[in-house]
Amino acid sequence: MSGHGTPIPMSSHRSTGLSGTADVPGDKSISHRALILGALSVGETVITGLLEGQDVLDTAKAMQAMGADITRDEHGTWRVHGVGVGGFAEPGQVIDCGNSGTGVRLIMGAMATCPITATFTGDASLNKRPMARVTDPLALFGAQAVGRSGGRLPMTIVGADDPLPVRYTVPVPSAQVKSAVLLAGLNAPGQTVVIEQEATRDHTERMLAGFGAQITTEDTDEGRVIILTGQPELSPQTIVVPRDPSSAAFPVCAALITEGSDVLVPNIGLNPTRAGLFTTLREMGADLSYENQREEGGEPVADLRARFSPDMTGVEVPPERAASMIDEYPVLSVVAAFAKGDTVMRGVKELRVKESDRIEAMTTGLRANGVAVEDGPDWWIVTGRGMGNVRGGATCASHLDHRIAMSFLVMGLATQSPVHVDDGGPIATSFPVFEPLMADLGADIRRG
Ligand SMILES: O=C(O)C1=C[C@@H](OP(=O)(O)O)[C@@H](O)[C@H](O)C1
Ligand SMILES: C=C(OP(=O)(O)O)C(=O)O
Repeated sequence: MSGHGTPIPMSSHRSTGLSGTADVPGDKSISHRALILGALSVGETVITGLLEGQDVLDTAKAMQAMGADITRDEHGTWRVHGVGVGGFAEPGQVIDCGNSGTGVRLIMGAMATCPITATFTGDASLNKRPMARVTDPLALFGAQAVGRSGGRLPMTIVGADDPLPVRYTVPVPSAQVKSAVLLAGLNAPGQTVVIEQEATRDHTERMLAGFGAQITTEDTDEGRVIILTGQPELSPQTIVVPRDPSSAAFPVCAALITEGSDVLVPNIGLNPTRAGLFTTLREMGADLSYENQREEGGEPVADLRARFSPDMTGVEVPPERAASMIDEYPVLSVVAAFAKGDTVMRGVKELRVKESDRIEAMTTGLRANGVAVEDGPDWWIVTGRGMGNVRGGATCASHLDHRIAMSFLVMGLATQSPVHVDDGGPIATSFPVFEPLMADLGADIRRG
């Protein structure tokens, strides 16, 4: 979905007593990977609970353009008939990944060791984001990339005819880079080794093993060492996509800051590579409990119960936790505004290269709504005003960034005056049912 439709101005208004159950949609990271690995296996992969947000729909279209047969039935079950490792067809059109960094980076990796050429583009946000972090390691496999200056989309990748396996230490904490290298390694002979100094979400490794690839992970002095044996035949799988902790963050945080609230968000994955926000909120004194803790599909899962928490205090978030909550800092900065004292976030420079510069976008909007914030290249401090003391009243720019839009809409539920967002359209990329879900809980979020 290149470009973006007419802006959808939205506003949120002081709400109390949010209650009920929030059934958030499927995990975005796992949904992308299910479609891509389904497309690389031989036979039929069946996926239920797939996130039907625009980012994931764009990945499905890309996989179809590269030869996979993908259908969805009226119950929302997706079926993917794959082409096999190395079997991608050359797409006849430009691949448009819309707003999705995960989509474009993983697909570039997956096609880079196939003998095809593909051109990628995205919306105004994606076309600003850095791609050299992916094309640098893909060049080691023998793929060539030509894009706009600064390694930006639109970009053409010429896949390697005769790929070499690679040993690569990921220079930034990024699951997208790690995954692009592993997916490229699938069609390289021999062993591809990826080393990450900071552990990032491990859905690619887990799912590759599930599809039958030979893959090992070991924590060593060098970091986390992942070894993948190339050119496996991947066997199709039945995948039940768990619900997205990054989406759960919004109803959870809304309940914590609105008086009288008590909300249940069931079936949320608490994989340690994703659960950093919930740990942090509990350290701040949030009334957030894990109910019915269990294992599902090899992942720790719980029902989250969040209640109004008037006495939260600011904390220092350890930098080594950043990767496990990287997409949740915007909404954490909102909760921090209602806590007492400073919330200090360090080691967060990756936030500057997401759909927007998230530190800049949140800092500007928080200040406009009466909250004191300071920031530097890789740090960020929000000075909380305490519950009930945040003014609100400003219009915030969402910068084509779903998480910025949802974070400010959550904030306006507890400010003295309503908070406006210039464009809620991007919310559909990751959380298409955000508006009805929040309305069902009793949140007063409006269009206009
Ligand atoms: O691999 C993934 O599915 C993702 C990895 C993270 O990005 P980085 O790898 O750039 O940190 C995250 O921000 C994104 O929403 C999803
Ligand atoms: C950063 C995000 O996504 P992506 O990188 O896939 O665009 C996100 O969903 O917050």
